[in-house]
Amino acid sequence: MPGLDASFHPLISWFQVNGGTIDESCFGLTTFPEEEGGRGAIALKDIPEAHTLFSIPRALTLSTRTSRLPSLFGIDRWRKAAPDGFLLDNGWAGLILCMMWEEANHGRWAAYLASLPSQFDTPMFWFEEELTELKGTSVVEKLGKADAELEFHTKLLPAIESRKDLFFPHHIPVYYTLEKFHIHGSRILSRGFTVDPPASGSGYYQDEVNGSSHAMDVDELSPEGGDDDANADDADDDEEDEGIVSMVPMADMLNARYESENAKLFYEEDELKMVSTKPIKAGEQIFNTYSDLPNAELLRRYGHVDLLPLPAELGLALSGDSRGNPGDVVELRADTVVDVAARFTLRKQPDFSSATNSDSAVMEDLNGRIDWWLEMGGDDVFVLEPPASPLPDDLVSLIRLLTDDTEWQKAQEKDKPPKAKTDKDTLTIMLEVLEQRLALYDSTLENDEATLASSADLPLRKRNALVVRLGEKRILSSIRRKISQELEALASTAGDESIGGSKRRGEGGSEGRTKKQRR
Ligand SMILES: C[S@@+](CC[C@H](N)C(=O)[O-])C[C@H]1O[C@@H](n2cnc3c(N)ncnc32)[C@H](O)[C@@H]1O
Repeated sequence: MPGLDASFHPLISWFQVNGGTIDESCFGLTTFPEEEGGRGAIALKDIPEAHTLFSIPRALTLSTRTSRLPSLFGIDRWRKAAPDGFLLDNGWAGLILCMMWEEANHGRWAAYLASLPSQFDTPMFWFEEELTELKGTSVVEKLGKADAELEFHTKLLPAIESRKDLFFPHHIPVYYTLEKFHIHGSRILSRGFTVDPPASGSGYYQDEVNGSSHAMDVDELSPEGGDDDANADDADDDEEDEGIVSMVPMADMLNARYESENAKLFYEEDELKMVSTKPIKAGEQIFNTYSDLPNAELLRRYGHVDLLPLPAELGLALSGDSRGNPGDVVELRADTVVDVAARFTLRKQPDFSSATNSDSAVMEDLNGRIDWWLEMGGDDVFVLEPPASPLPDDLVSLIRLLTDDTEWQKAQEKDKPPKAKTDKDTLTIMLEVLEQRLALYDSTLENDEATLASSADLPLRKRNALVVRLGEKRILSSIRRKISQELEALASTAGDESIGGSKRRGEGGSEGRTKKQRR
């Protein structure tokens, strides 16, 4: 069993002095090997299910509702848009400013903030050269670094400069820098929770006069109301859930691993409780998992990847090191499908070899179809799962819409996209789409497998990027193999134009996942 570590004492005593309780007979903090999460929580003895490991007063969570900063700043100016205010209730900017201010002023959360990491392995902090390792994945385009920096310059700095009495000029180069902004932002991204606010809004912000942080003991949630799936994601989620993105001391010491969750955060009226959700044996790590995300998302948000044995049922063609993340998926942009559809359409034209003028006419036609698709609420990104799952219905439907003139006509007449039915053409196009998607990576599946197998001491970031790429390529290659087999079967069944005569594989089963592109 990893030993308990004295370096956690300041955090634990701060937590207890401020009203947090810990069952120290069964819950401890320790340091696991890096690949198991580094610092984390351990069971000190066998723990039964439904046991409270620790509890946190709501007032000890750190948010724009518990920090005194918004009321000192003036709620109106905090909330209102320019020119009357700084829109700090929108997104994470307000919480980041509270964290900066609390740290600068050695406020109530100083010991907690001092215990948080200041260095991250999330791609937000990678050098350009390291980021090239992620080429082909959707991680880089989702980093949002430029948008975050714009927010710092246009929102936070003007707010800071407007109140020299709150943000002392000599503090600015130390606590209110762009670097600190990214550090606090990454702390929120990797450790924040979205906590439902108390029912009563009034008196909720900290009062300048009473300064008491117990003004928020008014939550009306039932004990079952907790949902730690709401780990902070982004500003939009905050608005939709009406939850408050909050830092939750001690709860954020728990690591995560695919399908390993054994503890969960429950919200009660005046406190949050971390409760075991299954029996945990002495010496086992206590996990609180963020909804079993694919490695690309784990890396983007938390800076780590899961590397576990992959079950045969996923239908992945594995060779070499057969570990990965069973929750992996691949994002496919609709523009890849449009490119392939254009080539397919041009090839079908009788005078294809001399059809240079046809390109623009074909693209114009396809652009009209894709505009119609988007107007009908169609997605522009599809999520491909391992081949045991069907292709996303929407993707098959879009391929037919783009490449079959009869289906395009019918779709417009009925105001409805085509049915998700595969035939020789859709499968052939899908094969080409997969080739094009695979070509976005700089290395092949075989190269990546060889690198992972031969270099035990790869630098962490390089190895994590490789694991993300490899997981995606395995899915793409396995779907490609499966479709090739289906096409071969089709070729040997002369005259049969559709697989199974009607619907595609996975008929009646779960739909593939699709989503809007997040930029
Ligand atoms: C909620 S915090 C957990 C506490 C954290 N280990 C610490 O030292 O403060 C989440 C962070 O822990 C790390 N982590 C969590 N689960 C992990 C895992 N399975 N493998 C590697 N790192 C993990 C990642 O750095 C992630 O951003």
